[in-house]
Amino acid sequence: MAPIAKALTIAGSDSGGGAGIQADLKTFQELGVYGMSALTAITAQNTLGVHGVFPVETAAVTAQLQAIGADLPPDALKTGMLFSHDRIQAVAEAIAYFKWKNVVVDPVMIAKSGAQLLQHQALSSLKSSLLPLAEAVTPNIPEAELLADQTIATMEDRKEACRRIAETSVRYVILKGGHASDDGPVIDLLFDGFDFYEMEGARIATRHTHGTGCTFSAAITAGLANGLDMQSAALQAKAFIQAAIQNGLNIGTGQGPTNHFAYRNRK
Ligand SMILES: Nc1ncnc2c1ncn2[C@@H]1O[C@H](COP(=O)(O)OP(=O)(O)O)[C@@H](O)[C@H]1O
Ligand SMILES: Cc1ncc(COP(=O)(O)O)c(N)n1
Repeated sequence: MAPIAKALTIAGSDSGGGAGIQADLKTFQELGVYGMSALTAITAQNTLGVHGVFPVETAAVTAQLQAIGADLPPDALKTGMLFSHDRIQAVAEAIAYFKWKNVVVDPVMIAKSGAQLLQHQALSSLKSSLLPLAEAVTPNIPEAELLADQTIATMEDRKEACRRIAETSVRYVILKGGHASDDGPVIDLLFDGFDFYEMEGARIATRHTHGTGCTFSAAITAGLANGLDMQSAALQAKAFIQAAIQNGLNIGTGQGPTNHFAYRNRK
C-alpha cells in the first residue's frame, strides 16, 4: 500500500468545532489525508461568537513544529489563525528550516462574529515573512483589502488586489468571493501571476457559514498533499465547500458550522 499523504494545520482551536483546527482536521480526514496539527491559540467559541482567546506560548508552537518536522514531514500544510508577530515568525522559521513545500496561508484576521484573530501590528510580518514561503494565500475580500492596501468594489478591483498581493512573491493568490455585496454567484478568483481563473458556485442563502474559509483552505491543502496541481486542488476545494454549505447541519443557535460530511455523500 502506498504511504498515506500527510497534511498539517497550524491554527487556532475552535471549541465549537466549526472553524480552526477542528474544521481543518475534519476536512483532511474527509479528503483521505492523514491530519496533523500545531495549535497557536485556544479560543472559547460557539456559534454565537468568540468568548475568549488564549494564545499558546510561542515556544510551544515551535516545539510542536519541531516534533512534527523531526518525524512526520507533511506533504502540504496550511496556516490559519496565527494571532501575533512572534507566532508568525516561529512558523516561518520552521517552514524555512524544514524546507516544507505546498504551504497554503489562510490569512485569518477577523472572525465572522467580529473577534480579532490577528493583531493589527502582525499584518506586515504575515506579508514579509510568511507569504514569500507560501505556494498560495487565500484571503477573503476584507483580508485582501488589507493585504493589498486598497478597497475592493468591482471585479477589476479584485484582480488588482491579486496582482498587488502577488508582489509578496506568493505563487498563487486565491481571492474568495463570499463577502461580495451582490447576490450573484460566488466567484473565487485564482491568480497564478499571469492569468486569472474564475471558480464559480451558486450563492447559497444561509447564515451558517462559520468556518467556510478554514474548510476551503484545508481542502486545498489536502488536495496538494494528495498530489493535485493548484488549479485541481482549488476546484476540488470549491466543490467541497459548496456541498458543505449547501447541506448545513443547523446546530447551535447562532451562525452555525458547515457540513464536513456532505462532499463524501455527494451524488
Ligand atoms: N453563501 C455562500 N454560498 C456559496 N459559497 C459560499 C458562500 N459563502 C462563502 N462561500 C464559499 O466559501 C469559501 C469561503 O468564502 P468567504 O466567505 O469569502 O471567506 P471566509 O470564510 O474566509 O470569510 C469560498 O470558497 C466561497 O466561495
Ligand atoms: C480558531 C478560529 N480560526 C478561524 C476562524 C475564522 O472562521 P470564521 O470567520 O468563519 O468565523 C475562527 N472563527 N476561529
